[in-house]
Amino acid sequence: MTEYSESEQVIRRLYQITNDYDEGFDNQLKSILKMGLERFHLDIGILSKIKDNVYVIKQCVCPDEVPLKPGNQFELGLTYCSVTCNSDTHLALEEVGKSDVLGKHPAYMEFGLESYIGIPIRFKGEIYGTLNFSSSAAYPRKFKDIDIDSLQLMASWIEVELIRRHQEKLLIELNRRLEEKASTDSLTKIPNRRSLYKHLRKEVNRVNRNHSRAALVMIDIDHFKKINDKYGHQTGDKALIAVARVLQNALRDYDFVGRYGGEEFMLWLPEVEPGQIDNICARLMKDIAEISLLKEPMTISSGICAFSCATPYIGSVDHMIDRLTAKADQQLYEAKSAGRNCYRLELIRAHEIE
Ligand SMILES: Nc1nc2c(ncn2[C@@H]2O[C@H](COP(=O)(O)OP(=O)(O)OP(=O)(O)O)[C@@H](O)[C@H]2O)c(=O)[nH]1
Repeated sequence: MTEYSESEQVIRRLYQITNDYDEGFDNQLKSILKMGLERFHLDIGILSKIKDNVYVIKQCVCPDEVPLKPGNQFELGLTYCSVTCNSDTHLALEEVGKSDVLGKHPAYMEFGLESYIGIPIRFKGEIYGTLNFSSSAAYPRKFKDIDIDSLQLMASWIEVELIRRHQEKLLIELNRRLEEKASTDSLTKIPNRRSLYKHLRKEVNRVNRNHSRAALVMIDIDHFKKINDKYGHQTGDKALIAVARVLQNALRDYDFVGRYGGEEFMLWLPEVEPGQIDNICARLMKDIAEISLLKEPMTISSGICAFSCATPYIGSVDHMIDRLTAKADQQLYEAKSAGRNCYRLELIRAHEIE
């Protein structure tokens, strides 16, 4: 086979492997290592990661009787890769035993590796590890230019893929952080209104389908404007943070609390019996009164709409949430009108929602 058609073959094979994203990085790597072993007529193919003079096998392909697997670690000095990394370019050795310099190398003394071809892999400007192929048998011919070219092409793909995967991870993390930011109230760090409604849509649907019950609670800090006026806006902020913390700590795992806006909070209490609501409200009022931020105790007023879906509601979930919110809001208004520091409750049956 001519050198030209050999290089064509290498490129075509590499293209097939690297284009097959569905295989996943690990399987693509294994295919590349297998391709290298066939190309170089060697036994052991390894992608290594090197850190602090420790050589870790990231991926390898070798005969069954060779006990190497991903995760195995060696002292870097025991491998030819220490030479590869130091020389900063590829290293190709056909018959190490005959070499004056490397014939005494620990990789030869320890493992009897007669032939080796390897190249450094770089990641973000630093040595990541090596791509290397070796065998305990002497190599019967000289490595050719096409061998070195193939090795370089394989290494280039691995380098690009490492960066691509790294950037993909960064992007996923960035998206997660953006999503978290978009659903968290920046002051109190509890879910914001957007997140509340997202949760409600899922939960109201679930409760309705399960013929269960729940309660929606609107909580408003009393005379909050006076707190701001008397202690300043910063203390007002601290009060909001303290109330949010109390609400979060007071609730059961499956309850949900969010900041509805301003000095208003909303609670979602699934599967709650009407009899339990008095206890919950009394406990919240007590815990909030015990916040020791201001000279006087803080008080809250609450409006509650508790509903049963024994006969489910058949309209849209958005409409159901609107009606539940409006009813809780009406009860909050009643509590404020009754002098504040109290709660008002309306019990309804879901299927009667107009
Ligand atoms: N410090 C602070 N104040 C806020 C924030 N959001 C809203 N407020 C203030 O909360 C106050 C709410 O006042 P009002 O709606 O009159 O209600 P209130 O004084 O609590 O009176 P009642 O609800 O009738 O008991 C306003 O002065 C807003 O400026 C915030 O994030 N931080």
